[in-house]
Formats: sequence, structure tokens, C-alpha cells
Amino acid sequence: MFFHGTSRVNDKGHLEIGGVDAVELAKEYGTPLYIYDVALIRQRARAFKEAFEKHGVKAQVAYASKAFSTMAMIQLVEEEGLSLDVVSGGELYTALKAGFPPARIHFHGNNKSRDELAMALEHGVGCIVVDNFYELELLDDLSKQYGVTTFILLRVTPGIEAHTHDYILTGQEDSKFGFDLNNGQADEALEKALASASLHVLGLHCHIGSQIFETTGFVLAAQKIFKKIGSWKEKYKFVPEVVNLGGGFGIRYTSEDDPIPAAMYVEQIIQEVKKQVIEMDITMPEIWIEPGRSLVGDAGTTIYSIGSQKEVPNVRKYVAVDGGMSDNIRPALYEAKYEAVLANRMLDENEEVVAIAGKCCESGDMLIWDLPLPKAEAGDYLAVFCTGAYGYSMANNYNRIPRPAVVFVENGEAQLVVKRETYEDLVRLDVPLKAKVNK
Ligand SMILES: Cc1ncc(COP(=O)(O)O)c(C=O)c1O
Ligand SMILES: N[C@@H](CCCC[NH3+])C(=O)O
Repeated sequence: MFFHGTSRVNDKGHLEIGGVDAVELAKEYGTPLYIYDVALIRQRARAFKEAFEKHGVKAQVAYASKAFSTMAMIQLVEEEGLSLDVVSGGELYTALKAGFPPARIHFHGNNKSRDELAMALEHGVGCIVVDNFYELELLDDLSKQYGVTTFILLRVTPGIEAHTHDYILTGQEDSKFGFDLNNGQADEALEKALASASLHVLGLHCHIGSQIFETTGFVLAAQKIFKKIGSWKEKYKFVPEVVNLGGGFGIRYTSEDDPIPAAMYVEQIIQEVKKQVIEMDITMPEIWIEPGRSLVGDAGTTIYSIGSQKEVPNVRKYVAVDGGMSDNIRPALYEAKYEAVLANRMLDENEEVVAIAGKCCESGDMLIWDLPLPKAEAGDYLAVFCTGAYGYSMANNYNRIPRPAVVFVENGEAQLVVKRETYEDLVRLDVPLKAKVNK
């Protein structure tokens, strides 16, 4: 077991995060409860920014808000001076509501609607990452209608197979995202975009996947993109001002994971880009990246209350918690692995290996299959580490389970940043049948 960020064991033998007793938080706000270590988010953000500054490279680090989008998080991103990647009208709305400067927002997505694009143009979103020909035409049309010049990146798929789960791969040719870099699509997209008086092509974007532990994929992607840029210099007299190499930097969910520090990813990317820039004899573009998971993943911890237990003799013991796939769908979706502890009995010795079950009506609703734990009792608190990315953001109301609250902790203080959903919230949008008229 290892601790992330400011997490530690306090005098009471409880888990403490950000100087606040996690057990006290669970009592005050109820469970399940997501707790975010704000100091760790700041540290992760600064590590990326400082890595670029160290190399004197102009860069933008955009937080991929799909990992965890709430107004408080967006405000924190603004405080840390990052840019923001949004992928839907809803994420854009959240960012605008939080007062994030539109000029530092990058708008992604493989099927943005006309309304979503119009919303972006109306609010002066800084950059639209164009994914496909349909969107290119739509955006050209809308930009004319609004009488604006829209700054765009073209998203390309470089044909890279990153080593990660199949469902979170995105850079391979057979993908729903982006213009294929190798079969002429990207060239055609650039030609069309350059021909538009309303679009200004800043450059290219690619994102090869998520939870990646090596730098090879990023280096290969940079090589492929710059080769293409080299050919475009001659063919279209086009040199990009920006190259965005996406996100996907892996984090440590369990002791078996061995991620690379942010600085090392950045260093390898910069080294390759500098090499390519010399080879292609072009000016150095701005380098943009858009990490999500690596900024918030290990800063999040979920606290659950333990309830029922079931022994299957000679097989395993199931220990059930008051959440599950409704607040963390990743184990069910990707067979994702997590580590956990009893937050209220951190000093007790582990005595058995148990399986942590969720409370949803699905056999697949298992959070952890083999977890060493002290003998747990109903009312104990289980803390699952590293749930900060794609936990709350993929939470759902399956079985009509209300979504948990979210608390930020820093320097001994806690702040509720998302309230727990209530049963009333669950039926708020329901429209009951009209009363039957007696015949
Ligand atoms: C286009 C794009 N950018 C950034 C990200 C963020 O990825 P991660 O959270 O793995 O850093 C994603 C998600 O995989 C993405 O699809
Ligand atoms: N949601 C995924 C990653 C996909 C990110 C979006 N491209 C996860 O939990 O790992």
C-alpha cells in the first residue's frame, strides 16, 4: 500500500487527507464521498507547467475536464493558470459558469452539434479541435454566419497503437476520432480548411490513448505528425503554429503500476519535437498537451460505508459497500484495479483477503476482487484510492442511486464542492402520467 499526496495516518489511526480526518468527513457528509486532495492537484499541474518552462518551450497545458468537471475544479484549473479542454456543450457550460476565460478553452468532440459549435462561437472559445469533414463544413458555415474567424486544430489519427486497454485507445487507424494521417484525409482536411476565409488553422492535434506508461507512443506520434508537416510545408506553404499531442499520461492505481513523472514525458516529447523542427527546417510551434487523469486521478479518494458480508465457503468473502459501479464504473468497464484500506482502522493488521462488492443489481458490480483487509464490520469505512479521474464524471444513477457528494480538502480545511444528490433530485425531471379521467 502507498499513500498519495498529503494522505497519511493520524493519531486516531484514521486516514487523513489534506490535514482533514477522512472519517470525520464521512460522518459529516455521508458516504459514498469523493475527497480531493487539492494540494496534490496543484502539484501535478505545476509539474507539467514547470517542465515546459524548464525547456523554454512555449506551451499550453490544458486540463481535460472530462476526467472530472465541476465548477470548483474548473476554478482551481484557472487559479493554476492552465487551459481547459471541453468535449461537450455541458462541459463548456460548466466552464463558462465557473468563469473560465473562453479564450483558453479548447473544444473537442467527434460529433459536436451545430448548437454546441454556435455556443462556442458566441462565447469566443479560443480553439475548436475539428474532428471530421462534417464538422469542418458546419464550422465554416457558422463562422461566416457569425462573421468571425475561428481558430482551429485538425485532429489527426496517426496510426499508433499505444499499450493500454482497447477501449481507451484512440490513435489507431480504425478509430472513430480524427482525420487519418496516412490515407490522404488529413491532407484533404487541411486543403479545405485553408481555403476557408473564416477558419484559421493553428495546427494539428492528436491523442493516442489513455493510461499510457511509456513515452514511445508520444515520440512516434510526434515523428509522424512532423513528417506530414514537412510535406505540407512544400505542398501548401503551411507551417503550424501549434502542435497538440493530447493527454493520456498514466498514473499509479496500484503498487504494480509504475508511471513516469510528468517531467519525463514532457522532456521526451520536447526532445523529439526539437529534432523534427530542425529536420523539417521550420519554426518551433507551440506545444500543447491535455492531461486529465494525471492531474486529478490520484488526488481523489472515495470513502464508502461497509454493510453486508457474504461468505462463499472455500471461495471468497464478499464485503459490500454503499456504492459501486454507480460512482466508479471503471472496474466493470475496463477491469480497472484499485487499492483500498479501512479508513477508520488504519493501524489494524490485515487478516484476510476479501472481495469488495458494490450495491448495484449486477454481478459485475465489483470494485476490487482481492483486497487484503483487517476483519471488517458493518459501519467501518473503506477508502478506495485514486478515484479522482473518471469516477464522479462517469457516475450514474443506475438503480436510482443518488450520486455522491464531493469535498475538496487543503491545509486542514474542507469544502463541499458538489452536494449529494437527493431522492427528490432523482425524480425532478420525471413527468408523471396525467391523472386518468374516470369514464
Ligand atoms: C482528446 C483527448 N484529450 C485528452 C484526454 C485526456 O486523457 P487522460 O485523462 O488519459 O489524460 C482524452 C481522454 O482520453 C481525450 O480523448
Ligand atoms: N474514461 C476512461 C478513459 C477514456 C478517456 C477519454 N478519451 C477511463 O476511465 O479510463
